[in-house]
Amino acid sequence: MKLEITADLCDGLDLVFSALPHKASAEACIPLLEQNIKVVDISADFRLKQADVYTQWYGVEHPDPTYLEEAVYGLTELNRDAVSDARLVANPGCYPTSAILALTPAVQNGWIGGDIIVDSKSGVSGAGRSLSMTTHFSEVNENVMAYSVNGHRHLPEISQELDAVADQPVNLTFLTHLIPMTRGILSSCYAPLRPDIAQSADASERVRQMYKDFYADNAFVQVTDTPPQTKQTLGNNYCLVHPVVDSRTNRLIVISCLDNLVKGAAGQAVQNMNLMCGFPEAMSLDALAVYP
Ligand SMILES: NC(=O)C1=CN([C@@H]2O[C@H](COP(=O)(O)OP(=O)(O)OC[C@H]3O[C@@H](n4cnc5c(N)ncnc54)[C@H](OP(=O)(O)O)[C@@H]3O)[C@@H](O)[C@H]2O)C=CC1
Ligand SMILES: CC(=O)N[C@@H](CCC(=O)OP(=O)(O)O)C(=O)O
Repeated sequence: MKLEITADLCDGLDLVFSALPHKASAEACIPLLEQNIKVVDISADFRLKQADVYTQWYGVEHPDPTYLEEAVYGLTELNRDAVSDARLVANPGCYPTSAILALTPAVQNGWIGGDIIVDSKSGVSGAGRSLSMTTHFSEVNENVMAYSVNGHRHLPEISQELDAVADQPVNLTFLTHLIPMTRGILSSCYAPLRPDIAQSADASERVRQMYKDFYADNAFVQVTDTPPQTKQTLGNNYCLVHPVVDSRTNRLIVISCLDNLVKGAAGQAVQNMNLMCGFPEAMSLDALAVYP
């Protein structure tokens, strides 16, 4: 059933979260924006800055591209000030949150360049509740599969954000896998590292310290000393990031993980709402992981 946004629905609203499918979400958000109601959109409708790129990857015309420029990409840690002032926040995709948080410190510092590979694994809830042959229990259980091998729709989103940080186009390969797990994303990222850094004494320690400094004031991004596991983020709003140097190949490896439904979606949406409404950023987001 199509959701009609009528004036009486909007009375007294400060902010609306939209978690509708792509296109339906923009169609629902635009009447709210026209009434100056703040919106956090959890779909992909306002994440890409260029309408033609949106059409290329989502296969539909954008309902109103004039909002694309205004929308703030809601990766809170990287865009905190802009989110605080925003009327429209495009909440990032679950895969892009894990990849962009893993790579931004090294890209921004100019420490990595050349071919970047992001290899991600997701639990099944990332696909939503609709049934398909690939998300049916008997298909997913005891199975691992790569999908969207010719290009996942989150690739332009990750590229857009890393290009902006690098101030030039990055060369990105992004590959997704479905694994027999309910929640969670684990991304393994690989990139050529500047040889002087890769060959320096205690290279991993040096890179890890740079990451720790970068995220020092960001409670929800933790730079870990050992490779993180999805269970450590189950049900919480953390993204765990572990950079390590392979000095043999002069390559940076960054492992990151998060809960696709929390830091990858609803948790980050609440984090953004807190800023947009002037609340403490971590309000209601202090849950610990359900562990083990
Ligand atoms: N799952 C994840 O990990 C993440 C999801 N997202 C995005 O968040 C949004 C929601 O995802 P998710 O909850 O997983 O998806 P689901 O498919 O599980 O849920 C979508 C919901 O939207 C409803 N719906 C569909 N079309 C319309 C419409 N035209 N008007 C009103 N309601 C409609 C559906 O109703 P009904 O059940 O009746 O069909 C359903 O309740 C999507 O845009 C998704 O891409 C973002 C980040 C991560
Ligand atoms: C496992 C799985 O199918 N994952 C989804 C991505 C998760 C998601 O919902 O992406 P948005 O944030 O862009 O909506 C997919 O690959 O399409």
